[in-house]
Amino acid sequence: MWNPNAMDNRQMEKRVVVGRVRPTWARNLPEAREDDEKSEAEAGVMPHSEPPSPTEMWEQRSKLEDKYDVFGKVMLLGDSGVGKTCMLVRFRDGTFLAGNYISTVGIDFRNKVVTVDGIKVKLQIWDTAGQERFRSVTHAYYRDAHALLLLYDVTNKISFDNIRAWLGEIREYAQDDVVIMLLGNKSDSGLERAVRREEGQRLAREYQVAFMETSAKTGLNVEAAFAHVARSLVAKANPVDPSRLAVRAQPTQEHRSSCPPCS
Ligand SMILES: Nc1nc2c(ncn2[C@@H]2O[C@H](COP(=O)(O)OP(=O)(O)OP(=O)(O)O)[C@@H](O)[C@H]2O)c(=O)[nH]1
Repeated sequence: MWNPNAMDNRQMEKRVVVGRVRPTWARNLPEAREDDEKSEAEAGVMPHSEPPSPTEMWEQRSKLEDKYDVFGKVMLLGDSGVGKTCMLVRFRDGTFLAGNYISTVGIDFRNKVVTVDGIKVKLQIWDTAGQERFRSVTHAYYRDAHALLLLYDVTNKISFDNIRAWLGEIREYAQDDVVIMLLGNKSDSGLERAVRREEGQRLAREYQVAFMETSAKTGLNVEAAFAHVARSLVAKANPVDPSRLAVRAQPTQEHRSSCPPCS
């Protein structure tokens, strides 16, 4: 348990900078659910000395402790209240956090290993605060992200309209090759819906990112979204040999004759 009196001023300041306050969903869960693997260094508290960074330390240690083939850092982004925390809790624990909504403070993460196509992918999933006042904190984490799940709430048109601004921030702060997926969450909401599925699809096509509608409440497409991200990370880690692509790009005569007319 954190004892603020045992820390010097510098440490306290850093905790504030990274918003090291237990997030909503961790507060709502029994202590027993706390991720055993987690240490303060892993949760975004900067060390006093320079490298290795917390992320590097975490990667090194967890590679020794458990086996996985590919590692990916995934960030959940989107306006406050779109369901980022609920998405993570649904994926990690298979439950839905109904009831009082308490906004996330700062940033925190949880780990989960998924197996896609026989390959074990360790996802380190960062839940960020959607509130504007935490933006400068979360921007600092974009650069290390391998994948971003960008959420809007299908019952909240403003959260959808803000997606373009989020994509602008991503372009500014994240790596150029980051995997991006757009998610229209709360698709269970029926009559309250304010954004049609086609609008989400169209926006995703415009920005050339993958798209799904999800529900953290029912679990719809939650596993599928993370599996898509995991698959994309595997593909990035194992780029296809260009020489093989060149061979594939030369179809045989039989293939050509059976190919339907292209429009
Ligand atoms: N009906 C429905 N409600 C949801 C769903 N996902 C989340 N909610 C509700 O939406 C509210 C906000 O959910 P959170 O997961 O805390 O939202 P957040 O994006 O993490 O919000 P911030 O922490 O402020 O950034 C809560 O009351 C949830 O119960 C969903 O899929 N369907």
